[in-house]
Amino acid sequence: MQQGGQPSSTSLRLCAHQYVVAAAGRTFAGSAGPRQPGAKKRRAKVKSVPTARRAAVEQLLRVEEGAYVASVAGLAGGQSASTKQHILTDRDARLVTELVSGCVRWQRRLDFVIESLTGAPVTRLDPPLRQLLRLATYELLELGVPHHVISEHVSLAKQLMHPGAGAFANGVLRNLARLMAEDAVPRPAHPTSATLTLQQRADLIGIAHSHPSWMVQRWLERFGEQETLDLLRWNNMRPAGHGVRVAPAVVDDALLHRLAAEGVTAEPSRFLPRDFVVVRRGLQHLLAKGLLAARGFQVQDESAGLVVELLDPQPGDVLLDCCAAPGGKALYALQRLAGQGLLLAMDVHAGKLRRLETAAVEQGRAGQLEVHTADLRDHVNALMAGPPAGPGLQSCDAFDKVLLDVPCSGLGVLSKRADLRWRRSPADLAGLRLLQAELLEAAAQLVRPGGLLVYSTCSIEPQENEDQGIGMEPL
Ligand SMILES: C[S@@+](CC[C@H](N)C(=O)[O-])C[C@H]1O[C@@H](n2cnc3c(N)ncnc32)[C@H](O)[C@@H]1O
Repeated sequence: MQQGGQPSSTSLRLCAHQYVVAAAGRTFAGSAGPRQPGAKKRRAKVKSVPTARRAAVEQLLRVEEGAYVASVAGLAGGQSASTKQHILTDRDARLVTELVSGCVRWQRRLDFVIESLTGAPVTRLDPPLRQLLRLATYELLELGVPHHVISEHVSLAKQLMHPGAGAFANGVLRNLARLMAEDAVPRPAHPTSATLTLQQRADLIGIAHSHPSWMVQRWLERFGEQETLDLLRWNNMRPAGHGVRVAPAVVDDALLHRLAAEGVTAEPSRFLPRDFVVVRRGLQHLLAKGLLAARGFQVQDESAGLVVELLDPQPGDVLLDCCAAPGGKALYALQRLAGQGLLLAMDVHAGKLRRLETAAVEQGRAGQLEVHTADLRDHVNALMAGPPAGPGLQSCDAFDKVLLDVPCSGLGVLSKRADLRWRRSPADLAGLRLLQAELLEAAAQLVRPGGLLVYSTCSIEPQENEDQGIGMEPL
């Protein structure tokens, strides 16, 4: 790699941080009830009955309106407004998370079943009825709830909407129960016929495994059918646990016993056994009681920790985290500096950088942190044009180690982010690829000769990973 016209031995570590936490398998659920043309859109009116099922429908409606599953399911920290409103028990909160994640993950397949039963697109249903039918289909088909529970779904449809919606839900769900008993639930055709085009195979597999066709087609071309099916099944598994970084505490028997006494099942991380635990059970409880924040612990995937492990911060290092917000990796890197050295955290997002600053103060790490709100590309351009007028980088080639954790498609973490598959499009990939290339070019200017640049994504797409490193010297 050339830096400022000088040949350099800068090392590049490419790292797609996904596939670290193993997960347990599962399958799916569904909905229907065509809205009459011209009928007024009704919105769910919340009355009484603070059940997990009702909370799940409300949260599914929020996801439909654009909220992230992680935020409505409470995994982003604390219970969501809706679950707080209903004062759900920890057990119910866990159930809501399971129901919401499952319905979103299996949405395409659920909709296929519902549309087969109703003969109409789910988009013609009022949103509360659509989400209720998805939920009920998920519970019946995937979770295997007994068929008498259908009467509870029907009551909920009446409460949320009107008696007609209840009658409609009853008809659809009783029909589904009958087909289940006859082992005749509608399924997409098997994609074996040699006459099928790639697009047609992608459609059938996409319905059966509930992924967008464009993603399936992309992977069929790259991996072939068997590996693609393995990948889709992996994406449909629920995470078997959640990583929690406990550093600067150390994972030892005493810590595990303290967690167990609070009803939390956790074990040391396979990959970072000193600093991370994997919580199998009880995360909602820790979040709801504020116990993580109180101890300086943070929900953080082990794979994110491994990126910092690759960066290998040593006391005295001068580090740059180019895309630092919201700051999970920066906080871990600060801990590894152990009070000696400096980390400059840059990001375009000022608000999210402030959260990092606050957390660093709370954890007693503020002395090693500088933050700088900037577009990395503009900043490097300005730096190349002349000496900096304000805070931030003082020169090119200034940093021992640079972390570039770029914005990416997230296609390597679909099992952990149930809604992401429906949010992404091929156009996103093209735009991200260009942005990543520009950021990589800029970040490379800032590493001292002989220093280290770690580039990381949560994607498995070569365009976002190894193809970006062309022309750089791999480790
Ligand atoms: C994957 S996230 C980084 C996550 C972060 N490293 C962490 O561990 O919490 C990507 C970040 O890149 C930032 N970003 C996007 N474009 C940027 C740019 N041109 N310059 C600097 N930061 C940028 C986004 O605001 C976002 O916070």
